Amino acid sequence: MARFIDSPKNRAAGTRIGVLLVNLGTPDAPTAAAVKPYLRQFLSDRRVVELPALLWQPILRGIILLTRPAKSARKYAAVWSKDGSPLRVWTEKQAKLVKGYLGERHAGQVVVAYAMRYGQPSIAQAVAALREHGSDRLLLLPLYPQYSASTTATACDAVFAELARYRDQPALRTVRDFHDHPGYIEALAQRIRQHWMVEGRGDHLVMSFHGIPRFAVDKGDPYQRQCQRTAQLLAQALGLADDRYTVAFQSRFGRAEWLKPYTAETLAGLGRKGVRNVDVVCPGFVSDCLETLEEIALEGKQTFLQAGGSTLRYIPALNDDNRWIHALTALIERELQGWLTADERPAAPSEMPARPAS
Ligand SMILES: C=CC1=C(C)c2cc3[nH]c(cc4nc(cc5[nH]c(cc1n2)c(C)c5CCC(=O)O)C(CCC(=O)O)=C4C)c(C)c3C=C
Ligand SMILES: [Fe+2]
Ligand SMILES: [Fe+2]
Repeated sequence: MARFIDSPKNRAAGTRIGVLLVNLGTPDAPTAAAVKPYLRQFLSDRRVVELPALLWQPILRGIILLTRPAKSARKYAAVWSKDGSPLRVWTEKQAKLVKGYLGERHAGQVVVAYAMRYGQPSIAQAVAALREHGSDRLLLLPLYPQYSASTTATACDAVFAELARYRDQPALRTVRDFHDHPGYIEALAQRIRQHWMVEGRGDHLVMSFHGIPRFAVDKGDPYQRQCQRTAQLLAQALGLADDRYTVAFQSRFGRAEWLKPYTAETLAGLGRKGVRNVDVVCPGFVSDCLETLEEIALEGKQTFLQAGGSTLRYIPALNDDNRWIHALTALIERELQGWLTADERPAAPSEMPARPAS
């Protein structure tokens, strides 16, 4: 096998910018057979489970991959849509919409692709497609508002590793995080206001972020600090007093201590305290997925009701929200500014553009 991926001799020299949106990944089907290889790849990532491979791999390949795929598959089945896994469906839609906006402003200069860190479409496929389209510059945007080594860094690692296989590498920029980006915060705030207008407003708002192990933060991961900052900015935008909302962390995995308070315990505590109506938003997920639709909207609701609560309303993720897509486009445009040649620069950005056909 050739040492490097070479460019075909007759390929035109690249002069385009490739934008690569990367999300976490999801199984191809809601079955144990499809969940197993996805979990094997995900949980073998040393950025995700920081145990020595000699210790962890026998546990993973033994008890975890024997039991968890079937359990997880049942959960996936409860939220699977006719078009597939919600995470993949929304990520694909976001990429399409961003492509529409950027395509209009940059007349073919910018190409957009999306990939999953685990599963399909793979980072290798997306990088190859962008290179085929002549991208000599690559902007990598992991779709995680808050930086964490277990998400953002591993997405970057995987793209860097893929590029290491190329003879003719593109230039590279990465977006590290956007936890305090005004467009992202305002899109979230507006999503919540709209939900309150249509569904009514609960007595308390829980902002639930995915957890990570406590030790990762102690060793310097900025994730918790960024989650707290997002929550503070969101509360400010909504004019929420401190006693009207709680920040919590969901999805604990394994035996180690994770960031606290845990979302399930928070919901149970609110129910026991006599809070009747709770709204839950998950600002760390820009796309609805298993963690929001199953763990919060289904399981979290049960937990809250069993503890004495009356209603739990889950506020959907940003998904294809117009303000969010505009914020995402603005985030990309900001990075492109430093990169575009004078010839490639479009006219001054307009106000929120009309939504292109998807
Ligand atoms: C938003 C950020 C995320 C962080 C941080 C994160 C850390 C993290 N996750 C696990 C273990 C699992 N996560 C699983 C699903 C999952 N996780 C995220 C996001 C973050 N994870 C998403 C978007 C999803 C959903 C994918 C989907 O298909 O919808 C799963 C798989 C499902 C299950 O079996 O529970 C596991 C396992 C660890 C260990 C970790 C931090 C170190
Ligand atoms: Fe996770
Ligand atoms: Fe989970």
